[in-house]
This record gives sequence, C-alpha cells and structure tokens, in this order.
Amino acid sequence: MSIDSTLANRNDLESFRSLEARQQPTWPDKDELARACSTLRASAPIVVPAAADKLRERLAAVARGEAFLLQGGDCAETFAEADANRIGNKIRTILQMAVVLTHGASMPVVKMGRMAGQFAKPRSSDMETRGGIELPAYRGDMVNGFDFTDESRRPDPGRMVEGYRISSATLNVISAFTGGGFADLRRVHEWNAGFLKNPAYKRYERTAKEIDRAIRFMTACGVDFEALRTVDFFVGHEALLLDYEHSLTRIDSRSGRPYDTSAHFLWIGERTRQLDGAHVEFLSKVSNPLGVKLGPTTTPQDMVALADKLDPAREPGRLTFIARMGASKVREVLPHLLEAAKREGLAAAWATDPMHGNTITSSSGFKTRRFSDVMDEVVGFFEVHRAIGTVPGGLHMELTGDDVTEVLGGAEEIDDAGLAERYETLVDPRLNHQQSLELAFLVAEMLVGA
Ligand SMILES: O=C[C@H](O)[C@H](O)COP(=O)(O)O
Ligand SMILES: C=C(OP(=O)(O)O)C(=O)O
Ligand SMILES: [Mn+2]
Repeated sequence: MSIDSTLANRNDLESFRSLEARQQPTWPDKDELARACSTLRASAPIVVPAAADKLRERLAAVARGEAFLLQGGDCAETFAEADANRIGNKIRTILQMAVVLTHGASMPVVKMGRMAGQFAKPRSSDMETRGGIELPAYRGDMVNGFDFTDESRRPDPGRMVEGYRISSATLNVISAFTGGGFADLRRVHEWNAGFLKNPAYKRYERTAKEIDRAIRFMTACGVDFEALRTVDFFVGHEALLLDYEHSLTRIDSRSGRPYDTSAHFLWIGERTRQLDGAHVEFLSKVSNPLGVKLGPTTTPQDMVALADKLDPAREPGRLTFIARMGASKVREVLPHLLEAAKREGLAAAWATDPMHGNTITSSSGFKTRRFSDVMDEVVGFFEVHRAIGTVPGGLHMELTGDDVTEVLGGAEEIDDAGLAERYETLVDPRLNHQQSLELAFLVAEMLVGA
C-alpha cells in the first residue's frame, strides 16, 4: 500500500465535517473536547481490523441464508453496570438464545453484543423538564449523567475517554468469558442453573439434554469437541458520536484502508440515516461491516440510495439493514423494501429489530413494550421474507441477562403494576432473561419454517 493512498484515505475521513450531524451533544468547552479527542487518537484500538473482516465474512453467510445473526444488549449501557456479573449475565443470555436457535434451526449463529460501546443515545427532545426545571436530556453515559442536576447533565467530553476505557475493559471480560471455558457447549446445563420453573427454562433444559446426548454420542464415536470450548463473540454499537468514532478510526497497515476500531460492527440509527448527513458520509469511508436501521417511513428509493452510498461494490457482509417497523406496519412497509432490494440486486443482510417500533407508555407512566407486539413483529418479518423469497437473516434485540420488569407480558405475565418492581433501564425497556429465551424458541420455530 503506497504512502500516497494511505494519506488520501486519511484526508477522506474529514469529509463529514461540512455536513449536518444530527443528535450530537452541545459540548460546552471546546478545549476539553479537543483534549479528549487527542487522547482517543493516541489510544490503542479496541478491536483490530482483521476481527472486523472476520465478522464481515460471517455476515456474508447471513446474507446468503447460511447463518443467523443474533445481536443483543442494553438500549444504553452504563458505566456503573459494566461489572463482570452483569456482563456475564448478558453473554449467558445470548449464548442460551444462540443454543436454542442453532439446535432448533440447525444453523450457525453469529453472536454479537450491543456491548462495549453502546453509551450514546439519540433523543426525541434535547431538553427534559421535571418539576418546572429544564435541563439537557440524558444522552448516554458517554455524554452526560442520568442524575437530574445541572452538573450531571452538562455534556462532558472526558466521558468519551472514560467510555473508551470501560468499552475496552468490557471487551476484555467478554473475551475472558467466551474464550475461557464458560462458553463451552458441554456446559449448556450450567447456563440454566438457578432458574425457576418458568416454561422457557423447562424447554431450554430439554434442549440442553438433547445437545448433551448428541455430544456424548459423538465423543464416543471419536469426535474431538475441544473446538466447542470457545465461541466468537462480536460487539457493535450505534455510531452516533462522530467525535468518538472519528478519533478511534485507524488506517489498517495491511490494506491502507480506514477502520473504526471502536467496535467490529457499527450501525446508523433511524434518526441519523439522512443520505446527505454526516453519519452516512463518515461511515461510508470506514471498512467495518455496517448496519442501518430502517423505520416505517423508509421508501425503497431511500433504501437503495443508502446501499449505493454505503455498499457501492455490493459486497456481501458489508451492509445489514435492520428493519424496525412496528408490529402494525411490518407487513405493509417491509414488502416494498424487500421487493426493491431483490430487484436491484442489493447484497445487504436483513435483521429485525422488533423493539423500537413498538414502544408505548403504560397507564402507570412507564416507557414499555408489549411482548406480544415484539413477537408479532418477528412473525411478520419472517412472513414477509417468506412471501417474497428473501432471507430473514437476524434478530436485533434490547435485552439484559437480569431479572428486570420492563416489557409487559411473557410467560410470567408482567402487568402494568408489575413494571414498577424492577424497572431499571435508563432509556428503553429491555426483555429480561426469560423473555429473551421465550423469544428465541419462537424464532427457532420460524427458522425451521423459513
Ligand atoms: O433507543 C432509542 C432512542 O434513543 C430512544 O428510544 C429515544 O427515546 P426518547 O424518545 O425517550 O428520547
Ligand atoms: C436508537 C435506537 O434505535 P433506532 O435508531 O432504531 O430508533 C437503538 O437501537 O437504541
Ligand atoms: Mn433503544
């Protein structure tokens, strides 16, 4: 790779600066911002380009219908909860869901956390008012604090450096769990240990028994299962804060191409996917696999234009569209997009985010979602793909491994009053551990029929 083209790639990374960047914090102190960016620019990458390339290959298999993508984690990670227990619980949930899907559908599952960087949030309103006092809205721990005080809500660029440190530590814990025997498929039962008599757990236990039996049989036949000790686990987040993403972008010494080393996978949110906006421009210049959220107002023209800009070479694995239509709209809007994608020969993989189009306020005032709507959107996503002959490639979820009460319904039938018991999220409601497993069983059934 010549020095000239490496320099050209570096300069190219500045093109977003003249365009409108929505949903950015108003950093009050520009010197603090410059200091934080320069610290990040001098810091080691969180992920290396080769690992992002590996994910791109796996996502190419997803686009072909040879693997299924499972992406999950908090709406907003927090610094306070980046401890080994919480991280372990999330990983265990995703691994259990993956086991259910792999077993049910006989299909490899690409596992990815909304983790190790999901610290910045787009908001509907810049300001929040409580008791007559108006302060900047909480925009995620990488921007400001959740406490409703002047001091805490002031955007602080130093939080990006802290977010970098915590993301690196989180990925370190993830690697320790997924590479150190915890993820060993021969321990499928242990992941369920300590849980109650909920139907999803009983069903999981049956699946685990069958897997155990199959492994014992194959071991007796002489198959070596050492490869099952570890799993590949990728991380991704919404590439919202352009100061952070730009400062962590590095030129890959192998190819001379830029990679955003803050995560393997970056996605562009529904609120920042304008074709002429700074987010689409910046991400079009990095070589990571990318996602774009597509909400119910997306037109086929918007979608094709995004693919032309972000994946002009139609490279399988480069682009994943994440449809978040809402249960009431998925059957009406998605067919037009899939027809156009098919007609234009787009290479994109398709995932469903059945969370963000189904947000409601409960009568007790909680921001919540109905588990039945979440399920219905997933079913609709599969129905539409089946009707058009395209590939339903994955699931993008807001979930946690903990026993929270944030989403209405599920086998434990969390009701309006029940939400108050353990409503812990700072932004959007997440499926709890057992609701996540219930959903995995449904998707496994859908995949068999797909
Ligand atoms: O996670 C998605 C958005 O950031 C979130 O739903 C916005 O929430 P708000 O409408 O409460 O600002
Ligand atoms: C902000 C999010 O979603 P969307 O961009 O789809 O609204 C999110 O995934 O938390
Ligand atoms: Mn969210």
